[in-house]
Amino acid sequence: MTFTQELWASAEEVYAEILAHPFLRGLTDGSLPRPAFRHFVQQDSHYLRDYARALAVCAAKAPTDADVRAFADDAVGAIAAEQGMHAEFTAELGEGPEQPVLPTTLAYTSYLLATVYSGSFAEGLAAVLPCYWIYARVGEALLEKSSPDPLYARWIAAYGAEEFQGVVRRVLDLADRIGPELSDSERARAARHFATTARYEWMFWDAAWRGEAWPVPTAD
Ligand SMILES: Cc1ncc(CN)c(N)n1
Repeated sequence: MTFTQELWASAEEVYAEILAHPFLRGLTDGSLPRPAFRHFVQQDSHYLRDYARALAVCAAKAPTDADVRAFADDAVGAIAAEQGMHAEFTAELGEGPEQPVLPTTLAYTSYLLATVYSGSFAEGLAAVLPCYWIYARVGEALLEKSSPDPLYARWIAAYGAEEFQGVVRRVLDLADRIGPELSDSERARAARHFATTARYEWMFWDAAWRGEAWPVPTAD
C-alpha cells in the first residue's frame, strides 16, 4: 500500500459520512438554508487564516527546496483564492452578525497548529492533507450533480475545478515520495493525524449545519 492509500484507508468511513451529511446534500439539492452556508463561510474565513500558518510551518520543514516553494506558494495562492471566493459570497449573502471563532473551528485549527509545530514533516503533512484531499474528492463527487442554487454551484465548481485538483495531486505525489522513507511508527502516527483531521472536516460542516455557538457568553 502506498502512503496515501494507507492514509485514505484510515478515514474511508469518515468520508462516507461526509458525503451523506445533510449540509452537503443540501448543497447539491439546493435546500441548504442560507444561514448555515453563511455560518460555514464565516468560520472558514477564520479557519483559512490558521490553515495558511500551518502550511507555512510545513513549508519550513519540507525536505527539498521545490517542496518548500510548493507549500509556500499554496499557503499564499490556494488560500488567497478561497478567501477571495468567501469575500464574493459574503458580499452576496450580506455580512450578517460578526461571529467569533467557534468551538469546532478553534479545536480543529488548534490541533492542526499543534501537530505541524511539534510533529515531523510527515506528521504535519498528514494533518493538513484532509483539508486538501477531502475537498478535492467532495468537489469531484458533487460536480456531477452540481446544484440548482447558483451560489452553491459556484462553491462546488471551485473545488471540482482542475486547478484545485492539480494542487492536491502535487501534495499527494509528495506524500507518496516520502512515504517509503518513514518508519512504521511514524506512518502510524501520521495515519492517526489524518483520521483526526478528517473527522474535524465532518465536524466543521456539522457545526455550520447545527448553527454551533459557544454555550456560555464569551469575553469578545
Ligand atoms: C474547513 C475546511 N477544510 C478544507 C478546506 C479546503 N481548503 C476549507 N476551505 N475549509
